Amino acid sequence: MKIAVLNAGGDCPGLNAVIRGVVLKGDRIYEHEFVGVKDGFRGLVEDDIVPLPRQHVRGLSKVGGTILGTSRVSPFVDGRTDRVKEVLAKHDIEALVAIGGEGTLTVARMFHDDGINVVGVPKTIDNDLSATDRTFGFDTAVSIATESIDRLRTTGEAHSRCMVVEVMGRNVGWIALHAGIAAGAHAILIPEVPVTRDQVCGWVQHAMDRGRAPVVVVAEGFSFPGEDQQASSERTDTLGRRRLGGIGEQVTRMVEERTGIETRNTTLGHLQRGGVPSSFDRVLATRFGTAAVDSVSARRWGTMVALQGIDIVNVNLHDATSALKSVPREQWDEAAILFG
Ligand SMILES: Nc1ncnc2c1ncn2[C@@H]1O[C@H](COP(=O)(O)OP(=O)(O)OP(=O)(O)O)[C@@H](O)[C@H]1O
Ligand SMILES: O=P(O)(O)OC[C@H]1O[C@](O)(CO)[C@@H](O)[C@@H]1O
Ligand SMILES: [Mg+2]
Repeated sequence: MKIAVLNAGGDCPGLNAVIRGVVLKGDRIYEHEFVGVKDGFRGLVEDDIVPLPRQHVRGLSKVGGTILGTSRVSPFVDGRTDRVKEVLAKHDIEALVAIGGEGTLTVARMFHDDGINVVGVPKTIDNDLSATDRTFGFDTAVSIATESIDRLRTTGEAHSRCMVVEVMGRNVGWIALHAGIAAGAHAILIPEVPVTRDQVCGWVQHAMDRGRAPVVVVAEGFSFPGEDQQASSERTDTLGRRRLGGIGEQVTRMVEERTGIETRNTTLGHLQRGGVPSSFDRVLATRFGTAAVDSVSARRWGTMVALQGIDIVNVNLHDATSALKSVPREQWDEAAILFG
């Protein structure tokens, strides 16, 4: 079978390990032929398809980024999939492995509904996909954020400052919660849980009074109760969505004004997506890749590979894209016992 591999949306540590897993198992066990789609759906619309023999994926499981490139270009021309079908047919491509977050997988579901043979693989540092216990990339992002917070703590302690750290995660607080717990933050602010300015300043002051340099971790999607919009730049991504970010600076100013404690903000940004994947993500991504090629070979169209417990399973793409996985209140409550 001739199979195209595509990744779309933001890049994510582990993408190359998935691609390697798909191609190596597909070549060795099933003797499939592979091609790569360049830069997400752009390659499908603009007919930018490249050969993907096993020699091209050697040694890739530890390499960050993606050898295919990625983008947020839409696959729909005049709202239709005709162009995609035309390009797939031109190259005799029978199936598509689509690696992506909720956006890419929503498109994969629409492709499936439209008769295109597709299997999905869940990717995102945000860990916000409901049908899988973990997405690859999340563990790496949490490790980078944790190490960064550890480093910020020592400089904070040297100067008796409060350190605020803004992390990614879009509309959910998974990265903030996990990195915050791991690094022993004195407050963790996430979009799912309303927290007032008074609470934040209370935790900061309490930590300071105990002789600690307060550390506040804030997810980019957090906003204080009553604020109608998340902090974002005026600039938008290619889908026209406002780019989140800026809440760390707002929290920093607020803490300094209200408590008088000298405070600094650090926004970790794309550092959280760069560089080598953690060993956990290499393993998960490799398992997802090899399972995805099994799904293609079994013609389980319209499904996505997922991690449930320690098992890789297949779930329906409709179920996988129906709701975002947000942080349950109880998990934040567990962490909040130790704030301040
Ligand atoms: N609801 C939608 N309808 C049609 N196309 C969509 C939709 N959502 C996303 N897309 C397309 O899917 C692609 C990827 O979407 P998006 O940028 O949201 O990334 P993602 O796959 O969710 O990954 P991540 O959010 O982790 O970066 C884009 O090319 C975009 O054009
Ligand atoms: O790379 P971009 O387009 O700036 O997107 C940033 C967004 O992508 C993610 O890194 C992954 O979805 C989010 O955490 C973040 O809000
Ligand atoms: Mg998305």
